[in-house]
This record gives sequence, structure tokens and C-alpha cells, in this order.
Amino acid sequence: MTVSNPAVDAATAPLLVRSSPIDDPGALLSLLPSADAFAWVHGGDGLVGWGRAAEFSTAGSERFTDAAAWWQDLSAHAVVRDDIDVPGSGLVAFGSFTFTDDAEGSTLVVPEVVIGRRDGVAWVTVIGLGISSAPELVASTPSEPVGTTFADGPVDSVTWQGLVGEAVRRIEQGGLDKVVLARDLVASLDEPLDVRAPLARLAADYPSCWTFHVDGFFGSTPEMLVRLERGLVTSRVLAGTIRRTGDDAHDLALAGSLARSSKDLEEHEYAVRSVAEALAPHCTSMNVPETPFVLHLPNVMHLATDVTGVIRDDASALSLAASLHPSAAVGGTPTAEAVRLIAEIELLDRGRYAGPVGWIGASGDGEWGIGLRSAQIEDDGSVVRLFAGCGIVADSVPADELAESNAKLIPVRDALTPRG
Ligand SMILES: C=C(O[C@@H]1C=C(C(=O)O)C=C[C@H]1O)C(=O)O
Repeated sequence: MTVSNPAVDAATAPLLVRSSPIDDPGALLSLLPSADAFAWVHGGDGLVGWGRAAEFSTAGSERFTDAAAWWQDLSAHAVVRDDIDVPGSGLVAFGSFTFTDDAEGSTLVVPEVVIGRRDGVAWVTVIGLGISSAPELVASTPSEPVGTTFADGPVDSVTWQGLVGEAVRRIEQGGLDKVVLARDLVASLDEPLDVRAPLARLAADYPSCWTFHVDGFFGSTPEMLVRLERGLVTSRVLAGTIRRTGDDAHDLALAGSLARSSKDLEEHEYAVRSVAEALAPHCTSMNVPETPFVLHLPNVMHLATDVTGVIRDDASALSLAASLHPSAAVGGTPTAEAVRLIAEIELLDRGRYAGPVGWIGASGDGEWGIGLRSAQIEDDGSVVRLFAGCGIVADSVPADELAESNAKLIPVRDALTPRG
């Protein structure tokens, strides 16, 4: 199923796009209005947008190809005046894609206004069918979440540990090395969520992650599926996790044990290999470090590897994301067997969790993170579903995996908890 905005026929009614410099606007997220707000921020830089100048919704195995074709057509016809000329200025769309082929909800949205900041340069982009002037920027204070309570999703934590045990048995039987199993936690609020509140909290608490929001799907992901910037492709692969204890000296010792753990190194190796193999056909040269580093986040530490390459073809960031998804970090190894096992035993509708989320520009440059440490706002906004998953390998212990999934739920959980 594909639906594009009937108001925008790229050839007959091209989008008019104008990017101009602005004074530093302060915290990008504070500029967002309450409705139709989009975000992609990292360490204070990034993009926020609002309104809908054009959009494309899609589903199915061709969802990435369909979206890429729509985007190419729209950008080819757009009339762009860009006085900034950095990745993220000019015409951009925010997007989010489902994990599985059959789920509804994959989308690209071109906002009416985008505010960006990168390395000290700030700009506004105005997009529409006519020329409009740049809006006045007003910082607002979002409403804090009210009365949040958390409960297990349809699969409770005891049952989930049973599923982990079943995954270990399947791995022992042969046919696959690793499968990522996820679970959800349901937050109920007394009033519909103002998503700007958890976004601000996530961006403040996790500045090294990418804090995102697209159509009710939000979070703060540490994992960059693919960034394409002027011919250079980068992917940050994470796999192998340790929960932090809050005691820095102890955490440092744990980081050392993570870097030496053969279970985690093996799991990490699967994930790096799957990304390197998917990028190789598109690259002239690649750098795949042999040893991972330890990424320290407030809630967990991960083994991490930054894979880089020089692109040889005209692949866009979105088409690269399509070739990388689902990586071993969120599917497993081998991919096809792992995805089949997830569909068979996970009992979870992942929706857009663990799918690519990010933005794309007219040149094809863009950033697509993996939609982790994330949640989906449901109903009228007073129900929010939080997701977390763990890579299961032959020697995984169900109780440890449950504890790891709880640690991965902390960022969004804290962000939804009313401040005392
Ligand atoms: C699946 C998630 O995280 C992924 C799984 C990891 C692991 O199993 O060690 C680590 C980072 C992510 O690649 C999640 O956060 O939900």
C-alpha cells in the first residue's frame, strides 16, 4: 500500500524550499510546537521540524524502494535555494520504517519548517507550495508526564524468559548463531503525553545518542545504522552489553570484562560482519576496525565498532539503510533464519521499533539510526509502548537477558516518569 499526499504532485506543483542562516536559536527541541513535530538531535546539533509540506506512507517488502523513488522524484522537481549548503540544509524529510515487511506505518514526511544546527551554524528551512516567510521562533516549556504507571506488555517477563530459553534451544539445535528477542512495557498516563517533555529529557541525559521523534515514535538511539555524507559512509555497530551499576570504578572493571568476554566479542563480530558485508558492494574502500571500543552510556555499556567506507555508486542513505536492515544487532545471524524465528516465537508487534529512523536530504545524504531505546505513543496519547531487545546466543541466560532488557528500557522509562 502506498499513499502520497495528493496535494503535492512533484512535477506539476514543485515544492519551493528556502534555507537561510539564523542566529543561534538555543535548544532545538524547545522550539517544537505540540503537534506535527519531528526531531533528530545529537549533542545539541541536528534537525527539528514541524508541519507537513508533503508525505509518503508505505508498507511491504518494497517500502524502502518505494519511499526512495518518491523522494527522488520529489527532490528532482523541488525548487531549492540553499544559502547554507551543509548536510541537513535544503530539502529534507524525516522518516521512520517498520521492522517487518508486513507492518503498516513506514513514512517519509517533509515538514513545512526545519530548524537545523551543525558545528555552530544555524539555519531555518521553509518548505511549501508557495513562498512563505520564516516563522518567528518561540521557545516553549512542554507539559510534564502525569501519573505514569508501567506494566508488562502482553508477554510478561516470566513468559519472555521462557522465550529466551526456547531461542537458546533452537540455537543449540543448529541453523542459527544469534537471534534478537524483544519485549515491551506499557506506560499508562493520566493525561495524553506531550512528547516534547521526554524528548528534552532524553536529549539532556543521552547527548551521545540520537534523540528522535517521527509520528509518535520516539527515543534516543545509540546505534547509527548508516550516515552518508558527501560520499563518506559510516555505520556504528553495537552488540555486546553490560548494565552499569552506578559505581564508576566497578563499571570500569566491568567495561574491561566486556572487552574480553568471548560471548560478547562473538556476538559483536556477527553484527560487524553483517554490516560490512552489506556495505561492501557500495564502497571502493572500507575501514573495519578489528577490535571494538566500549561505548559508555548512563544505563549500559556496549561493545561498539565504527565501520567507514567511501561510496562507489549513487546509493542514497535510504537505500543503504534498506540494504543494512535488519542488521544482526536487531535481527540475528543468519538474518533470514533469525527473522523467521522472531516471527515464530517473539509474540510482539515491533511496529517501528528496531527499524530505521532518521532523515534524508535532496542529495541522498542523510542519517538513519536504528529505532532502539524507543517507544510508540498509542491511542489518544495516554498509552505508550516501550521496547527493548537482547541478542541471544548459545550461552545466554534468560534472567540476565531480562535484566539487560530492563536496563535498555531505562532511558525512555525515566523520561516518562513524572519528576518528583
Ligand atoms: C535490541 C537492542 O539493542 C541492540 C542489542 C544489543 C545487545 O544485544 O547487546 C546491543 C545494542 C543494540 O544493537 C535494544 O536496545 O532494544
